[in-house]
Amino acid sequence: MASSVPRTVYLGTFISAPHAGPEAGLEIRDGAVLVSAGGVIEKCDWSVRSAEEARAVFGVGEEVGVRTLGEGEGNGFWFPGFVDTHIHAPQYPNTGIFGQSTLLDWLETYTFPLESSLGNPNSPLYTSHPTHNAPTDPLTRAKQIYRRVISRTLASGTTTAAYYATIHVEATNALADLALELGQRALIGRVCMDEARTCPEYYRDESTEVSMANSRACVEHCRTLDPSGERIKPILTPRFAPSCQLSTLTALARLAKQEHLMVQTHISETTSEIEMVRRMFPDSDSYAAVYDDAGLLGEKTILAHAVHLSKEERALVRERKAKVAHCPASNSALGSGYCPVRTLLEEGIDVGLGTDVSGGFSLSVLEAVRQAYLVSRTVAYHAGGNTKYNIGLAEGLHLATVGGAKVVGMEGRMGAFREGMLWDVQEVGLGRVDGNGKGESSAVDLFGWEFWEEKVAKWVWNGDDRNVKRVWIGGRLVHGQD
Ligand SMILES: O=c1[nH]c(=O)c2nc[nH]c2[nH]1
Ligand SMILES: [Zn+2]
Repeated sequence: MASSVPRTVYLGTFISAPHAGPEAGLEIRDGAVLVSAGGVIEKCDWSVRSAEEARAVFGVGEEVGVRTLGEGEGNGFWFPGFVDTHIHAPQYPNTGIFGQSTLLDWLETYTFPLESSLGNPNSPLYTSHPTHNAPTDPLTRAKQIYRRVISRTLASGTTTAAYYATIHVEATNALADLALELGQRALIGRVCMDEARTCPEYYRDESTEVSMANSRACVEHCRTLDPSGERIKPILTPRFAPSCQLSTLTALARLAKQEHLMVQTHISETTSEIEMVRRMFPDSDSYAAVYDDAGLLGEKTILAHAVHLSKEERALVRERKAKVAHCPASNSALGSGYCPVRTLLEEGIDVGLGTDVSGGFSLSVLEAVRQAYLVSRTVAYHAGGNTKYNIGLAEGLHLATVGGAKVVGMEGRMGAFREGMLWDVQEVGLGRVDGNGKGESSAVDLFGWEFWEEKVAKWVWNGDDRNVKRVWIGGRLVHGQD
């Protein structure tokens, strides 16, 4: 989609994690970047230090504005926007509400009642929560929640999100409308679930035919909003194998092939779920094989969790070039297990990070970076203290940006400061403590002597949305003051 933003020079410190692998580290550069009116990086220069030098080097005049960062204070930097490869927009009101549940009872107790309330006026949520200070018209409610979740994720630096919506066509289309309005790149998935053995009567598609017709309606809506798919991209979304009839899985696979669509689903999150899949799909050799037998495993497929995949399943996922959304906060909160991320990466599987709101308790991808680090240390501990399993901060940031871009089909378009890449960027500001020990309202306190690597470490471990000063997507300012 053509966007009309003024051609602009950005000047200051640029930090990114463009390289894969445990040893790669951060790329930290001072200089300037020229961004086109289309929101694409035209040129980078790592020698200039002033607006005048930048204009001279880029050959532009006064008509091109220069946005300067930090003015030598050294407490702010440009960082690529985060990619959330797995988030359930309608579950946002439930963040932090999961009690002691595990996946299958969590779905029944917390998730299906909330999701159904975005389209079904008889949702059990309306009776279980009788004092209701929120809209009770389902579509109004959906718009309220969706506007908030998009605004909050933008404010946390998420420039692209792969969203699960609900089964409802109108509400799902409203999510697409709002993402376009608020400027976030979004993959929009209407959830398919039509298996009577596992889905409650108040929240399921009536049949494969209804599931397909409703999915098509949402795909068409997204394509009407953005024929290029650069901003708003439809994604077919069978919730997970146990919630779908086999006929629906195979019909979705056919549609994905015909229409070149992306697919997202969950896989191998908990051991009881795997057991259920074994019982429900006796003709398939494994959970991954269920999707493969249906024709759903391909390079445009995002698989959330992948915590308990066997070696054979990982080989199949790798062979099909399917991607994995690693959701560490969710896996820890729901007691699902520890995803062996290093093993997936070593075996050649592309991995990005997901918040998995509201199995995950935070919509911040920065929190996902922290949690990926912590989970990896537990994996290392259980491997006899083998540190090769550690996912360090730079690698976590790589997965949150470049890795995520691969997962959502935007490889090479975002995640680094390179010519030709999109200006999908967050401006990070860190707090400064003065000589009297007084500081700003910032989650991160800088005392003035920290190296850049140390500043970034403090940001990752302590930062929050107070440190996201501004966010641009495709060159358009979508969060913060101009
Ligand atoms: O983390 C998860 N969130 C969900 O909503 C869901 N549905 C099936 N499996 C799931 N896992
Ligand atoms: Zn999920």
